[in-house]
Amino acid sequence: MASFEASSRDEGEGSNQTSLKTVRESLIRQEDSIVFSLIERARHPYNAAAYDNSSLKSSGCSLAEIFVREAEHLHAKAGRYDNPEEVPFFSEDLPLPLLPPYNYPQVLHPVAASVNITKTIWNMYFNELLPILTTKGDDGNYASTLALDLACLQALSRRIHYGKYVAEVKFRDAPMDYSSAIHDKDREALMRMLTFERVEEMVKQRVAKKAMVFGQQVTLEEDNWSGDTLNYKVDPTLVSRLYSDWIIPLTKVVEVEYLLRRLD
Ligand SMILES: C=C(O[C@@H]1C=C(C(=O)O)C=C[C@H]1O)C(=O)O
Repeated sequence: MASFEASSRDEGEGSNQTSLKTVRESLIRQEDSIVFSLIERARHPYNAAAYDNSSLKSSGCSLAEIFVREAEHLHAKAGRYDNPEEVPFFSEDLPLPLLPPYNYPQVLHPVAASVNITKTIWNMYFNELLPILTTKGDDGNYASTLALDLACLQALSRRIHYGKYVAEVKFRDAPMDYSSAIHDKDREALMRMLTFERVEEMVKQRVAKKAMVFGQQVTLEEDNWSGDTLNYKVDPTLVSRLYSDWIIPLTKVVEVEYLLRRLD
C-alpha cells in the first residue's frame, strides 16, 4: 500500500481497529466503484426526459426522483441503511428492514447521523456532473440509465459521507488539537488540520489512472494496449476533475461538519 503523508500518526494505534490507514484503504476501494459506475453511466446519452420535472404531470417530480425514492424504499427493506456508511437521499418514511439488524461496529459518535449533505450531492450530480459526463441525446433507455444513476449516486454518497470516519480517526489521533478548534467553532482551523494536500494529489492521479485502465477498449491485438492510441470510455481528466472539484471538497465539508459536533 502507498505510504501516506500522515502514516507516522497511524503507527502505535494498537487496539484502535479503524485507523487512518484502513480508512484510506476503504476510500481507495471506493474509487473503483465510482470510476466503474461513471464509465457505465457514460454508455448512455444524457436522456433528458428522465430528469425533467414536467414530464410526469401527475407527480410534479422527475422520473429520476421517483426511481431513487422507490429504490431506496426497497433497499431499506433489505437493510442497506442499517449500515452507518450508507446515507439515503430520501430518508423520510423509509420502511424497517425485514431481517433482524446486523450488528455493525459503532465507530462514530452518535451525532454522525445528523451529518447529511445528500441535497448538495444530488444537485452536483444532476446539474454539474451528468451534463459533462454524457453526450447530448436520447436513446430511450430510461430504466437502465436511472439504474446506473442510482449506482453513481450511492457510490458518491457513501464516499463523501465516509468523511465522518476520516474525521473520527483524525480526531482520535490528535484529540487535544482538534478539541480546541471545535470549542472555538473554528472551521478554517479544522479544514487546515484535516487537509493533506499530498494525499489529495495522489488520489487525483490514481483515479485518472483507474479511468485509463478500466476505460480501455480491451481487444486481443497487442497494439491496442499502447496507452496514447486509446479511446477511453470516460475522459480520465474528467474523473480527476470530479474528485478535485467536488468529491474531495465535499468529503472535507463532511469531515468539518462531523468534527464541529464531535464533542456534543
Ligand atoms: C480523506 C482524507 O482527508 C482529506 C480529504 C481527502 C480526500 O477526500 O480524498 C484527502 C486528503 C485530505 O485532505 C484523508 O486524509 O485521507
